[in-house]
Amino acid sequence: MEYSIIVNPLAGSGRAKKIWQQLQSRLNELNIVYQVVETRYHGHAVDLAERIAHRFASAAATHVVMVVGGDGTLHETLNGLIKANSSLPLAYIPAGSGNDFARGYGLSQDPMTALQQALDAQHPTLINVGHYYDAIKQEEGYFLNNLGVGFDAAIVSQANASSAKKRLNRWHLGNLSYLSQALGVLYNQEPFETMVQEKNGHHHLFPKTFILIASNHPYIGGGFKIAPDESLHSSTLELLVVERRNWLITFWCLRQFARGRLNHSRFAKCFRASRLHYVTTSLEFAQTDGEEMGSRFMDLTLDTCQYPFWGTSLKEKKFN
Ligand SMILES: Nc1ncnc2c1ncn2[C@@H]1O[C@H](COP(=O)(O)OP(=O)(O)OP(=O)(O)O)[C@@H](O)[C@H]1O
Repeated sequence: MEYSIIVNPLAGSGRAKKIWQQLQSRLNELNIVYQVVETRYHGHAVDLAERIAHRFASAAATHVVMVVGGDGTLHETLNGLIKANSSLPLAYIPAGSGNDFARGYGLSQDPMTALQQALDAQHPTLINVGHYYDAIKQEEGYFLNNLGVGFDAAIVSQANASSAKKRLNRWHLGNLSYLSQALGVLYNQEPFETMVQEKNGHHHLFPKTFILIASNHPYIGGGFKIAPDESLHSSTLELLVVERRNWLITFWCLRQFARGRLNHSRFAKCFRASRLHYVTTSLEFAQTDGEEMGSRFMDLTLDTCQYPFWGTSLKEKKFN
């Protein structure tokens, strides 16, 4: 196998740069054939992946696109590959701060072990990725982890905008800024109205939505289990809706979230389906795989499609 490697040197508050140096030594030791390119700006991995897809279009059996970075770089690379109609398998070495996809798939958090998992693979494993279409912006895209509107997205947006994050990043403490932003968002965020339409035509109205997250596998926010029953190997997505009631219930919900039990709480409503349709009626922040989608109204239809992944899984159950 040959590898095209996309490295985001800034991922994990700069940790990825050092991780890449270690990986590079190992690849050289093993005489693995690879070419590497570093991302230089936000969104660059989309363009790089598209270019790689076109260059190696006829080499899907012998060429792998490997990402060294966080969930955001992986997200961009996947979207670039799909945009280019590629079927080049995707491999991933977690070097970000959250690394939720690695947890969902069963990749080690240790980059050298994750590299070995990629090198050990004998064939691609088909995973399900989420696909969204927003009828308001007439925009579509793909996600590996989740798509959130409201609480989680406001945290991502505010943490990215805050100068505290940049300062904390210098000390490799970027995650602390998420915590402080979470408290701010909790205090300031107004509830919003959501309408979920089920396949059978049933409508559910949630006038005071607070959390609205569609998940493709269990993890969010660096290891919190938000959708414990979801899997990258099932064609379903799970939409979790939590309404804001009083402070006591809100803190109870956050406690259940931290314990991975929110989806079983009586204060949460879960929809699990291969196709989801929901609408929000006010301007709300949205995020997908931790990447900001901006503040917007949304009329979302979600489903899944398959993409080949390259790497053995630490999870016992083998799917392919
Ligand atoms: N050279 C660069 N300069 C500025 N931003 C960049 C650069 N390269 C990549 N990015 C952006 O950095 C953002 C964060 O990357 P990524 O998600 O991979 O790391 P992370 O946030 O540390 O990890 P995680 O998402 O797992 O917490 C992405 O939006 C990506 O587009």
